[in-house]
Amino acid sequence: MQLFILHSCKTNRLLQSLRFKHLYAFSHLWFKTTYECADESFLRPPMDSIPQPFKFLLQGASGIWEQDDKLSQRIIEILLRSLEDGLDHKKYYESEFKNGHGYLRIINYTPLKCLDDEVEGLGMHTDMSCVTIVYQDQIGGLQVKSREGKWMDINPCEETLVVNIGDMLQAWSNEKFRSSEHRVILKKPVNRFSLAFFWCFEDEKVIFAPDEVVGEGYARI
Ligand SMILES: O=C(O)CCC(=O)C(=O)O
Ligand SMILES: [Fe+2]
Repeated sequence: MQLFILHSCKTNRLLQSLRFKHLYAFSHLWFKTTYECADESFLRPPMDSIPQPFKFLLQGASGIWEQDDKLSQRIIEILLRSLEDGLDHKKYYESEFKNGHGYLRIINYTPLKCLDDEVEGLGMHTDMSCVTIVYQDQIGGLQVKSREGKWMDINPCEETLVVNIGDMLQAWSNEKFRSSEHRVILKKPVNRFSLAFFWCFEDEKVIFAPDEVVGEGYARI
Protein backbone atom coordinates (compact mmCIF):
# COMPACT_ATOMS: atom_id res chain seq x y z
CA MET A 1 0.00 0.00 0.00
CA GLN A 2 1.29 3.44 -0.89
CA LEU A 3 -0.19 6.48 0.69
CA PHE A 4 0.53 9.98 -0.44
CA ILE A 5 -0.24 12.36 2.34
CA LEU A 6 -1.79 15.59 1.28
CA HIS A 7 -2.90 16.72 4.68
CA SER A 8 -2.04 15.88 8.21
CA CYS A 9 -4.61 14.08 10.28
CA LYS A 10 -8.06 15.55 10.33
CA THR A 11 -11.24 14.25 11.81
CA ASN A 12 -14.08 14.57 9.36
CA ARG A 13 -16.37 17.41 10.37
CA LEU A 14 -19.38 15.14 9.96
CA LEU A 15 -18.10 12.98 12.78
CA GLN A 16 -18.18 15.81 15.22
CA SER A 17 -21.30 16.52 17.20
CA LEU A 18 -22.49 19.89 18.37
CA ARG A 19 -20.93 18.93 21.68
CA PHE A 20 -17.44 18.85 20.19
CA LYS A 21 -15.36 22.02 20.40
CA HIS A 22 -11.73 21.94 19.54
CA LEU A 23 -8.69 24.12 19.41
CA TYR A 24 -5.42 23.34 17.70
CA ALA A 25 -1.88 23.97 18.74
CA PHE A 26 0.75 23.20 16.15
CA SER A 27 3.75 23.71 18.35
CA HIS A 28 4.43 23.68 22.03
CA LEU A 29 4.98 27.44 21.88
CA TRP A 30 1.39 27.90 20.77
CA PHE A 31 -0.10 25.53 23.27
CA LYS A 32 -0.13 27.86 26.25
CA THR A 33 -1.72 30.69 24.28
CA THR A 34 -4.27 28.40 22.64
CA TYR A 35 -5.17 26.84 25.98
CA GLU A 36 -5.44 30.16 27.74
CA CYS A 37 -7.34 31.96 24.99
CA ALA A 38 -10.15 29.40 24.92
CA ASP A 39 -13.48 31.09 25.44
CA GLU A 40 -15.45 30.64 28.64
CA SER A 41 -17.47 27.72 27.39
CA PHE A 42 -14.24 25.83 27.06
CA LEU A 43 -13.81 24.20 30.45
CA ARG A 44 -10.52 22.52 31.06
CA PRO A 45 -9.10 20.79 34.10
CA PRO A 46 -6.16 22.44 35.79
CA MET A 47 -2.78 21.66 34.30
CA ASP A 48 -1.89 19.86 37.56
CA SER A 49 -4.28 17.03 36.75
CA ILE A 50 -2.68 16.27 33.39
CA PRO A 51 -0.19 13.36 33.61
CA GLN A 52 3.47 14.21 33.58
CA PRO A 53 4.43 12.59 30.23
CA PHE A 54 1.83 14.69 28.47
CA LYS A 55 2.87 17.85 30.26
CA PHE A 56 6.34 17.07 29.14
CA LEU A 57 5.14 17.26 25.55
CA LEU A 58 3.11 20.36 26.15
CA GLN A 59 5.78 22.27 27.91
CA GLY A 60 8.24 21.39 25.22
CA ALA A 61 10.78 20.25 27.78
CA SER A 62 11.40 17.51 25.30
CA GLY A 63 9.17 15.50 23.05
CA ILE A 64 8.00 15.20 19.55
CA TRP A 65 7.76 18.87 18.68
CA GLU A 66 11.43 19.41 19.17
CA GLN A 67 12.36 16.25 17.29
CA ASP A 68 13.74 15.08 20.57
CA ASP A 69 13.40 11.45 21.19
CA LYS A 70 11.49 10.94 24.40
CA LEU A 71 7.89 9.76 24.31
CA SER A 72 7.28 9.36 20.58
CA GLN A 73 10.60 7.64 20.04
CA ARG A 74 9.93 5.25 22.91
CA ILE A 75 6.49 4.41 21.53
CA ILE A 76 7.74 3.90 17.97
CA GLU A 77 10.71 1.89 19.26
CA ILE A 78 8.45 -0.42 21.27
CA LEU A 79 6.15 -0.85 18.29
CA LEU A 80 9.01 -1.53 15.86
CA ARG A 81 10.53 -4.05 18.25
CA SER A 82 7.25 -5.89 18.42
CA LEU A 83 7.01 -6.08 14.62
CA GLU A 84 9.80 -8.48 13.76
CA ASP A 85 12.49 -10.16 15.81
CA GLY A 86 15.80 -8.55 15.05
CA LEU A 87 14.35 -5.60 13.13
CA ASP A 88 16.82 -2.74 13.32
CA HIS A 89 14.43 -0.29 14.95
CA LYS A 90 17.10 2.42 15.32
CA LYS A 91 17.79 2.35 11.58
CA TYR A 92 14.09 2.67 10.77
CA TYR A 93 13.51 5.36 13.33
CA GLU A 94 16.33 7.40 11.79
CA SER A 95 15.37 6.82 8.16
CA GLU A 96 11.59 6.88 8.37
CA PHE A 97 10.25 8.43 11.54
CA LYS A 98 12.75 11.05 12.57
CA ASN A 99 11.28 13.90 10.54
CA GLY A 100 7.76 13.33 11.78
CA HIS A 101 5.85 16.08 13.46
CA GLY A 102 2.97 16.37 15.86
CA TYR A 103 0.04 18.57 16.46
CA LEU A 104 -2.26 18.83 19.36
CA ARG A 105 -6.03 18.95 19.46
CA ILE A 106 -7.51 20.34 22.64
CA ILE A 107 -11.10 19.16 22.89
CA ASN A 108 -14.00 20.22 25.00
CA TYR A 109 -17.25 18.27 24.86
CA THR A 110 -20.01 20.44 26.20
CA PRO A 111 -22.76 18.59 28.04
CA LEU A 112 -26.40 18.63 27.15
CA LYS A 113 -28.59 20.45 29.68
CA CYS A 114 -30.52 17.27 30.28
CA LEU A 115 -28.90 14.04 29.25
CA ASP A 116 -31.30 11.14 29.41
CA ASP A 117 -29.46 8.96 27.00
CA GLU A 118 -26.02 8.49 25.54
CA VAL A 119 -24.91 10.91 22.86
CA GLU A 120 -22.10 10.49 20.35
CA GLY A 121 -19.62 13.30 21.00
CA LEU A 122 -17.29 12.12 18.25
CA GLY A 123 -18.35 9.46 15.77
CA MET A 124 -16.44 6.34 14.86
CA HIS A 125 -13.19 7.10 13.03
CA THR A 126 -9.57 6.12 12.73
CA ASP A 127 -6.79 8.67 13.14
CA MET A 128 -4.67 9.47 10.13
CA SER A 129 -1.53 9.74 12.27
CA CYS A 130 1.24 7.24 12.95
CA VAL A 131 0.33 7.26 16.61
CA THR A 132 -1.98 9.42 18.68
CA ILE A 133 -1.37 10.00 22.36
CA VAL A 134 -4.64 10.74 24.17
CA TYR A 135 -5.24 12.19 27.57
CA GLN A 136 -8.86 12.07 28.72
CA ASP A 137 -10.15 13.49 31.97
CA GLN A 138 -12.02 11.45 34.57
CA ILE A 139 -15.40 11.58 32.80
CA GLY A 140 -14.68 8.73 30.40
CA GLY A 141 -16.49 7.99 27.17
CA LEU A 142 -13.65 6.92 24.88
CA GLN A 143 -14.45 3.60 23.23
CA VAL A 144 -12.48 1.37 20.89
CA LYS A 145 -13.89 -1.29 18.59
CA SER A 146 -12.62 -4.81 19.14
CA ARG A 147 -11.77 -7.19 16.31
CA GLU A 148 -15.14 -8.80 16.92
CA GLY A 149 -16.82 -5.46 16.34
CA LYS A 150 -17.78 -4.79 19.98
CA TRP A 151 -17.35 -1.37 21.54
CA MET A 152 -15.10 -1.42 24.57
CA ASP A 153 -14.83 1.38 27.12
CA ILE A 154 -11.38 2.81 27.64
CA ASN A 155 -11.86 3.85 31.22
CA PRO A 156 -9.85 6.81 32.44
CA CYS A 157 -7.04 5.83 34.72
CA GLU A 158 -4.94 8.27 36.67
CA GLU A 159 -1.49 8.99 35.24
CA THR A 160 -2.34 6.95 32.16
CA LEU A 161 -2.28 7.96 28.53
CA VAL A 162 -3.92 6.07 25.68
CA VAL A 163 -1.94 5.40 22.51
CA ASN A 164 -3.85 4.83 19.29
CA ILE A 165 -2.26 3.44 16.19
CA GLY A 166 -3.24 5.49 13.16
CA ASP A 167 -3.60 4.95 9.40
CA MET A 168 -0.04 6.01 8.54
CA LEU A 169 1.49 3.31 10.73
CA GLN A 170 -1.00 0.77 9.45
CA ALA A 171 0.15 1.52 5.90
CA TRP A 172 3.88 1.59 6.78
CA SER A 173 3.63 -1.73 8.64
CA ASN A 174 1.78 -3.36 5.73
CA GLU A 175 -1.22 -3.67 8.04
CA LYS A 176 0.67 -5.55 10.73
CA PHE A 177 -0.53 -2.81 13.00
CA ARG A 178 -4.20 -1.99 12.80
CA SER A 179 -5.46 1.56 12.91
CA SER A 180 -7.96 1.50 15.75
CA GLU A 181 -11.60 2.45 15.22
CA HIS A 182 -12.71 4.57 18.12
CA ARG A 183 -15.35 7.10 19.15
CA VAL A 184 -16.45 9.18 22.11
CA ILE A 185 -19.79 8.61 23.81
CA LEU A 186 -21.08 11.21 26.23
CA LYS A 187 -22.88 9.53 29.08
CA LYS A 188 -22.95 12.16 31.77
CA PRO A 189 -24.37 15.67 31.77
CA VAL A 190 -20.98 17.16 32.47
CA ASN A 191 -18.21 18.79 30.51
CA ARG A 192 -15.56 16.43 29.14
CA PHE A 193 -12.03 17.48 28.27
CA SER A 194 -9.36 15.64 26.31
CA LEU A 195 -6.06 16.25 24.60
CA ALA A 196 -5.04 14.31 21.51
CA PHE A 197 -1.52 14.58 20.21
CA PHE A 198 -1.25 13.31 16.62
CA TRP A 199 2.22 12.31 15.59
CA CYS A 200 2.50 12.07 11.81
CA PHE A 201 5.07 11.47 9.10
CA GLU A 202 6.39 14.59 7.45
CA ASP A 203 4.04 16.14 4.89
CA GLU A 204 4.04 14.61 1.42
CA LYS A 205 5.97 11.56 2.47
CA VAL A 206 5.27 8.56 0.28
CA ILE A 207 4.60 5.73 2.69
CA PHE A 208 6.02 2.44 1.55
CA ALA A 209 6.36 -0.60 3.79
CA PRO A 210 10.01 -1.78 3.73
CA ASP A 211 10.56 -5.33 2.42
CA GLU A 212 11.86 -6.40 5.81
CA VAL A 213 8.65 -5.23 7.43
CA VAL A 214 6.44 -6.89 4.81
CA GLY A 215 8.35 -10.12 5.44
CA GLU A 216 9.29 -12.92 3.09
CA GLY A 217 6.35 -14.72 1.58
CA TYR A 218 3.91 -11.94 2.43
CA ALA A 219 2.21 -9.79 -0.19
CA ARG A 220 2.53 -6.02 -0.07
CA ILE A 221 -0.96 -4.73 0.56
O1 LIG B 1 -11.66 12.91 22.99
C1 LIG B 1 -11.11 11.81 22.95
O2 LIG B 1 -10.94 11.10 23.96
C2 LIG B 1 -10.60 11.25 21.64
C3 LIG B 1 -10.48 12.26 20.55
C4 LIG B 1 -10.14 11.65 19.23
O3 LIG B 1 -10.27 10.48 19.02
C5 LIG B 1 -9.67 12.52 18.14
O4 LIG B 1 -9.62 13.75 18.31
O5 LIG B 1 -9.30 11.98 17.07
FE1 LIG C 1 -9.34 9.91 17.17
